[in-house]
Amino acid sequence: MRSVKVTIASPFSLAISEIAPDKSISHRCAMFAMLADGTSEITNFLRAEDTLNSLNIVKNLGAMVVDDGEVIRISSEGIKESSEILDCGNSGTGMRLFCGLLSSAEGHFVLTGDEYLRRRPMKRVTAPLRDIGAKLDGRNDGDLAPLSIRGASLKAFNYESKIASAQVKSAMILAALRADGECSYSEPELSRDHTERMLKGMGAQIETDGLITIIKPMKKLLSPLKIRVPSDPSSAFFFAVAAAITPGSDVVLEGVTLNPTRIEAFKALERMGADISYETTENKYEPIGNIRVKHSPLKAIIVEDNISWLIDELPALSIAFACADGVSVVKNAEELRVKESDRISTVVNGLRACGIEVEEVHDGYSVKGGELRASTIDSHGDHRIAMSFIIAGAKCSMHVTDIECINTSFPNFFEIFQKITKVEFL
Ligand SMILES: O=C(O)C1=C[C@@H](OP(=O)(O)O)[C@@H](O)[C@H](O)C1
Ligand SMILES: C=C(OP(=O)(O)O)C(=O)O
Repeated sequence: MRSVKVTIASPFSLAISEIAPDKSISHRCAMFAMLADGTSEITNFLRAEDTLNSLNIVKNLGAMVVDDGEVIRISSEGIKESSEILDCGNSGTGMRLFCGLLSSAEGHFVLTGDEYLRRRPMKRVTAPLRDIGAKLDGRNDGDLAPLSIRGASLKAFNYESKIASAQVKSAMILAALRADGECSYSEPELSRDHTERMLKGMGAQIETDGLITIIKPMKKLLSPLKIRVPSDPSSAFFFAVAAAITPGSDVVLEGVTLNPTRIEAFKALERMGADISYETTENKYEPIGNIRVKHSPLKAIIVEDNISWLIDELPALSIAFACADGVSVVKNAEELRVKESDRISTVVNGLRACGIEVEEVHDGYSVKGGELRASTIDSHGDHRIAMSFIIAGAKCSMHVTDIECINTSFPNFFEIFQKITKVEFL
C-alpha cells in the first residue's frame, strides 16, 4: 500500500488546465454511445479506473471502440450478451447506470465490482427496476453485487424516488427509453442532470418540469454524441480548498463544467468568505468555464440544502471548515454513509486525528475550526478522503496512507499538487 507525506504549502498562484475530465459525464458518454445510430466522438474522456472500467464494459457488450489517444470513437450495433463478468471496479455510477441500461437488453449479464462496491446498496435501483418487470438479482434480495440481469420487457412507470440520486434517476431514465409507454420520475431535490441534458442533446424525448422528468420511449436510435468532456468540478474543488486555506494564494481552475447542480461546493466556499469568480467560456450540453479562487479568511457555515449538489465535495469542504472561524454544520447528508467509505465516519475520525473538535450525528456532523495538527490518515480506500487529507497537508504536513484509490477519479492529482508543495511518496 502506498502512502504520501505532504509538506506545508507556501502561497501559490497558478492556472490549472489539466484538472481530470468529468467522471459523471465520461461514464455517460461511454454508455449512451450504445444508444446511437452512428459513431460517437468523445474527446477529453476521463482516463481513470472508474470510467475506463465503463469503457471496457461497453466493449464487452459489443461496441466498437477506437481510441487514437485523443478522440475515442464508439459505435454499436445494439447491446450484445457478453461471456465476460462485467467489472465496474470501484464505481457506484457505473454499476447503477448499467443496471438501467441492461435491464431491457437481450441476454444475461453479470455485474460486479471491488470489495468496496460489493458492500454498497443496489436495491435503490434493483427494486424500482424489478417493479417494472426487470429481472435482476443479487445477495440480500438484490441489494448487493455481484448482480445478475436477464433482459426483459419493461412496463411504463410513474416513480417517486425518496432520495435525490442522479444514479437512480439515470438508471430509471435509461430503462424508460425502452419501456412500453411514457414514464415519469420525480425526486425530492434536483440531482445532477447530465443524463437528461446529454440524452436530450442526442434527440431523446425527455422533459423536465421542476423535480419531475417525463421520458418517452425511443422510437429510433439516437444521434451520436460529439462532445469534449469538461473538467470535473469535484476534482477541481481540492485545489479550490487548497487556495482558500493558504494565505496569499490564487488559483484558476480552467474548463470546468459550471452546471448549477455541480458547483454548489464552490458556492458554499464563497459563503465562507473565499473570493470566487466564474467565467463561462462555452455552452454545449452544459455551461463550461473557469473558476478563480483566492484566499480570504474563512468563517463557519451551515450546509443543509441541495446536498446532492455538493455531496462528493463535502470531505474537501470539511477541511475548509477545520480552517474556518466558528462551528460549521452539515445536515441531511446521510447519503455520505453509502459512498466508497462511510464518509461521515471517515471525515469525522480523520479530523479528530488532526486535533479538530468534531461531533457526529446520523445525517451529518459539525466541525469547530481550529489548528490542524500533523497526523497519519488512512483513506479507507476512498479517493475523496485521500485527496481531502492530502490537501489538509498544505496547512499542517500530513501523512496519508492507501493512496492508490486516487487513480479511480484523478490519476494526475499529484502532478498538479506537486506544483503547490513538496510531496514525498513512501
Ligand atoms: O450520477 C452520477 O454520476 C453521480 C451521482 C452521485 O451519486 P448518487 O446518485 O448516489 O447521489 C455522486 O455521488 C457520484 O459521484 C456520481
Ligand atoms: C461517490 C462517488 O462515485 P461513485 O458513486 O460513482 O462510486 C464519488 O466519486 O465520490
